[in-house]
Amino acid sequence: MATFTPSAEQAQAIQCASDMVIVARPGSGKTSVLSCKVRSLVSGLRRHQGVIAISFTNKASDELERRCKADAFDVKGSFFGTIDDFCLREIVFPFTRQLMPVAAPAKTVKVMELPEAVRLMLPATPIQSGTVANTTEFLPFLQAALALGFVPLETVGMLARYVIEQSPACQNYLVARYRAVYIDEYQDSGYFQHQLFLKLKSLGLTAIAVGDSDQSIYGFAHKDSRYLIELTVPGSGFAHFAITTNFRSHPSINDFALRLLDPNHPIAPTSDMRVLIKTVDGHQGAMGAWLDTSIPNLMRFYQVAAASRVAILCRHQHSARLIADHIGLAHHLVEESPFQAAPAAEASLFSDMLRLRFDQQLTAEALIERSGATKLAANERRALRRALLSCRSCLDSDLVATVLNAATCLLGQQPSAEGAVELGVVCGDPEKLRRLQSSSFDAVQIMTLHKAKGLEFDLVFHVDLYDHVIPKRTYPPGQYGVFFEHEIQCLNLHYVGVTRAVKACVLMTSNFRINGQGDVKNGAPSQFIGRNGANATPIFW
Ligand SMILES: Nc1ncnc2c1ncn2[C@@H]1O[C@H](COP(=O)(O)OP(=O)(O)OP(=O)(O)O)[C@@H](O)[C@H]1O
Repeated sequence: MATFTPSAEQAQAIQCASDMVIVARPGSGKTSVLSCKVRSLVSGLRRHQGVIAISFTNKASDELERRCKADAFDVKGSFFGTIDDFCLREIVFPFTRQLMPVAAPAKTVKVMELPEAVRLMLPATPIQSGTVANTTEFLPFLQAALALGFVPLETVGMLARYVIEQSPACQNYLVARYRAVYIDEYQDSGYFQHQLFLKLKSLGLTAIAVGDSDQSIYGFAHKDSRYLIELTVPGSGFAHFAITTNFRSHPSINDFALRLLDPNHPIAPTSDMRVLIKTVDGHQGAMGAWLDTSIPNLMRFYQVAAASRVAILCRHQHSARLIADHIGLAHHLVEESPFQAAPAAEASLFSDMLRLRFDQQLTAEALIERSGATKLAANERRALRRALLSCRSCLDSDLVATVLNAATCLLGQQPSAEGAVELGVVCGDPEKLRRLQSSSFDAVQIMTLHKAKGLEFDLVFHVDLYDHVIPKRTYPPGQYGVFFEHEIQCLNLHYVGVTRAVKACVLMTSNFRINGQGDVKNGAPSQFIGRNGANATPIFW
């Protein structure tokens, strides 16, 4: 924190004490600005008070918390976590029982994991079309689930918004405990997250939203940048700030990225263009071979100190897997969870405990915080910490039993039989286990563009830039011509990919591609290549 000297734009956003929305371009220092704001507000609060700081992922939340706590700064009673964590821990679990019977201990499950009799009570209105106005249609379903101790994951936002509206005790608690609410990545907010944010503002908390509609990439999950845009409209009740300077990327990368979005963005002439393009002969397999020799060369040329500062970003997981299979350099493939059958809450708990074994940065304390088990006596907390840390230190042969024991301590009950069986399968399969290992070793990172959100790398290889892939074509019945599916979301993904790069970004295509079904197709270049005259320098070697 001591080394952060805010720019004029950043300083204005830090100083503003009212409800506000900050539109922040990639690399513009929003995490630095947010941590300054949290620290300045928290210093004036009492010990039990704090702020609510919501991030999009646990990883982003851990980073914000780490920066806020730098130099042993006391964040007092502040909450750091995702929106679902907040809704569950601070609203749903403590206050729902005042409104309807909830069997203890309550746990989260996916709708499809609920007993059929409960699922049949879902109204005709799909959950994703739920609103504050039609929440009553969902109440019989919610009551039936809660009576059995189940909180349906897909309805957490709806339930939290309902509870906060109906429970004066919940409102009083939130107002007494929290002075402000910050939500990051607001462009990927859903309807109920937006409603909850507005409700907290109406209760008197200072409300601060940060986001960038050009980085909206979760439209497929019913997230919508219009909620961010609504806050920027005059009369919305939010002061509007923009932080625009990209401190992360080389100027030629920044110009290139902005030109993709805006045909009028001027590109400064340069003899040092850091966006390059390579077309490989062959398919993704040949790309792997090309990367084997090119990555070390480019690392030397751009003075990249560690392989972990290099990323290969793909549109789809199958492409990431193909490249990983064909690359000889030490690499870490970021994969989907290996748990498919265990109930969602157990899958996430088991994953966290296994990550604790492999990731020395992760702490038992972070897992206790994340689980919401915060009101523990000192001896209970010590015992829980010990049980969790055994997952790190136990022998491989004791891993399943140790994780089950730690999960039982944290859940307050034994995990399900299905969960226990799948845990055994995952622990016995080195490939599945590897998915939970963070790269503590120095390795090139391979992941999808969605997983790269919020991250930065010195050297980025942005692959999968094919026609039919990014953007994906669609064929509306009875219409002729070229049409794209969710073209703006695809463009945003491309923009997110390019702006992850600090020193250089290599766009990649190949003249053949293997699709998700394993078929070999012609690999024509993406329509985004050369868009608006944003031209990359070709690599001919
Ligand atoms: N005022 C500043 N002066 C110099 N460097 C800065 C300044 N503000 C931020 N940076 C640097 O810019 C980089 C990006 O900052 P940060 O990670 O906070 O960006 P971000 O806006 O959260 O990024 P994104 O939205 O793309 O994930 C970091 O390396 C940070 O140290």
